[in-house]
Amino acid sequence: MLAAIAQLQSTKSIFRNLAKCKELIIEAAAKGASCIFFPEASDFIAENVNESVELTSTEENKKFLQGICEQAIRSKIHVNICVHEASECAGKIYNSNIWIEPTRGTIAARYHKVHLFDVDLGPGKTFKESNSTMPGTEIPSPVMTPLGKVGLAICFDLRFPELAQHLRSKGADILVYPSAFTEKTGAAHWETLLRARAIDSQCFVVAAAQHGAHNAKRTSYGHSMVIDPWGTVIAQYSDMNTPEGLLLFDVNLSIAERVRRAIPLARRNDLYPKL
Ligand SMILES: O=C(O)CNC(=O)[C@H](CS)NC(=O)CCC(=O)C(=O)O
Repeated sequence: MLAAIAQLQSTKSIFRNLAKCKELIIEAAAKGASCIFFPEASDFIAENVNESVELTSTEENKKFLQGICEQAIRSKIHVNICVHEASECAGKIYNSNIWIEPTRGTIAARYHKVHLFDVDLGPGKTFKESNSTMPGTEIPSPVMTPLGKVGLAICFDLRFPELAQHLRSKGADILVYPSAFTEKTGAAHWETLLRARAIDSQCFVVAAAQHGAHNAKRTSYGHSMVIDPWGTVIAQYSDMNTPEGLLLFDVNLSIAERVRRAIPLARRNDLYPKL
């Protein structure tokens, strides 16, 4: 089954980002993909926490998701995309990963990032996502798609193998980690973490990434990639001159079956806390 992974360089212009996403949806559908995967924060990347919260409540931001749903219907393609959404808590937002099905443009699954990126990477490189964002409190079951069952996660979640194990135990064939990794942590950890999650969950891993400078303060590592359940990188975005674009890849679930049969990873449920 053919699918597309999109790399973006989102800015704070929701209007620009929507136009780019629509263009890539049209291109993916024209190339025969059944699904397209976008990175974290496809709707916008703001300059600071306050701006993220402000932009989330704008009318333009509601139109972003609507616009993507309409394009999914028009292009007859499943869309996996990440947006900022209002939460029940005043002044705080959710970092959401959404699966849109193309028949009616409805949302088939929605996940709120559960692990927030609160880190100190040195001067000018501290992140406190929890200042603006509420952590999700649920892990939805993997969603049935033309490619297989997809488990939804986001970016920093990649560092928590238990989430991948949990999604696998619920039947996931494919794990998605739409991301906006920092340049420093990306260079050190990105590919290793993605391949480790594919190998230890025996799932495909699809990781669409933000790339390049989003504003004066924020630059992302890029390197969108897809890994098969054996740990082989089957697609990798490496065109540094064109930060935004598509890669096509094929999902063949028989690889997962073969790997799981060859190397059974039976969890010692008698020794570890229940998943
Ligand atoms: O800010 C937004 O609008 C969207 N959110 C993000 O980009 C988040 C929080 S700042 N980034 C990460 O989780 C990077 C993780 C990472 O780089 C690592 O784990 O090393």
